[in-house]
Amino acid sequence: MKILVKAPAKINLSLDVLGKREDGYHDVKMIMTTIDLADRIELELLEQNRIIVTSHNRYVPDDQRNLAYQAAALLKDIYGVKLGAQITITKNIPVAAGLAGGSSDAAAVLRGLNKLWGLNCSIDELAQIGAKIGSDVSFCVYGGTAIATGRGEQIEHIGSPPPCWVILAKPSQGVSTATVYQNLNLNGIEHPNVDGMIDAITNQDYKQICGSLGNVLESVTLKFHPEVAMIKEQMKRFGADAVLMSGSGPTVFGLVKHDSRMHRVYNGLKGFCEQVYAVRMLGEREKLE
Ligand SMILES: C[C@](O)(CO)[C@H](O)COP(=O)(O)OP(=O)(O)OC[C@H]1O[C@@H](n2ccc(N)nc2=O)[C@H](O)[C@@H]1O
Ligand SMILES: Nc1ncnc2c1ncn2[C@@H]1O[C@H](COP(=O)(O)OP(=O)(O)OP(=O)(O)O)[C@@H](O)[C@H]1O
Repeated sequence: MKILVKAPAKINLSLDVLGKREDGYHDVKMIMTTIDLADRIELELLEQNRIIVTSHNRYVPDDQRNLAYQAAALLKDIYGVKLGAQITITKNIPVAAGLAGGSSDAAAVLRGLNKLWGLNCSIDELAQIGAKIGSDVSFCVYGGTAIATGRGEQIEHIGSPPPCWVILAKPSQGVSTATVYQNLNLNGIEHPNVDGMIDAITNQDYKQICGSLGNVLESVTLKFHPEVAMIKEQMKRFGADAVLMSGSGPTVFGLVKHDSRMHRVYNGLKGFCEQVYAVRMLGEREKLE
């Protein structure tokens, strides 16, 4: 038996860091939403008790280091599953990009194997299991649009933002999330207005969404990767309504309301950056469950 599961990327419309915790993580408050750029995961039931991962991508490990492998191993361990799975990942989300590609693969494996192995776990149970793999995995289990707090694993769903285009541009270098958090200096940084973003989404106010975008991690990544600041400038110049770096970076996204403007920003950026995408926000949760 085989099933296909979609693993969409996320962007952070707002990302604030409130403080450093005893366990080495940081307390965050962020608004996350899924976008229509997704990896495709094929899951095949194996009668033998083993997990095999294949991704055909030289930046992605095909062993225990793969977050999709870790998701399957954790489910097996918790529920004493004696069956196995062949996991084939078609990578479309850029790697180490701030788009939660690995986390979304892990989340998709949790949702898919729950069905394939007949575990009958609730989506909330899967999200709790996901948190053991990584801070972004819980959100990715649900998808949609949410406020994420704690170290990112506490999820409160909110309505979707009004429809618009999201143009993504990924500079060639990847970024390590751990290094970005390590280099964050919380003194004297400007905090984004996360509650303003929540109001803007609730009011379906596109202009207010554009005005409320903010990410404290830009203060670190832009310092070490000046090309990120350059791409932000280019995106604004080509006419994006608002621009921000997603997560720990280095991917920059721009919001655009109108189709004609979307083509202009997309084509303009193609001259500067190899990996450029124009996608829609997915917003709704139902599409994943
Ligand atoms: C930047 C974001 O992607 C925004 O959504 C997330 O905060 C990071 O989520 P993630 O990649 O799933 O992160 P994890 O795999 O849990 O952690 C990677 C490393 O990032 C740091 N980390 C992560 C999350 C957090 N709230 N505080 C942290 O300090 C820790 O050093 C950790 O060792
Ligand atoms: N399934 C996977 N897909 C991509 N990378 C993976 C996967 N499993 C493990 N990795 C490893 O994780 C690292 C980070 O990859 P990923 O694409 O998840 O980063 P990210 O988008 O910056 O994550 P986040 O936004 O959650 O911080 C990669 O360098 C890779 O070695």
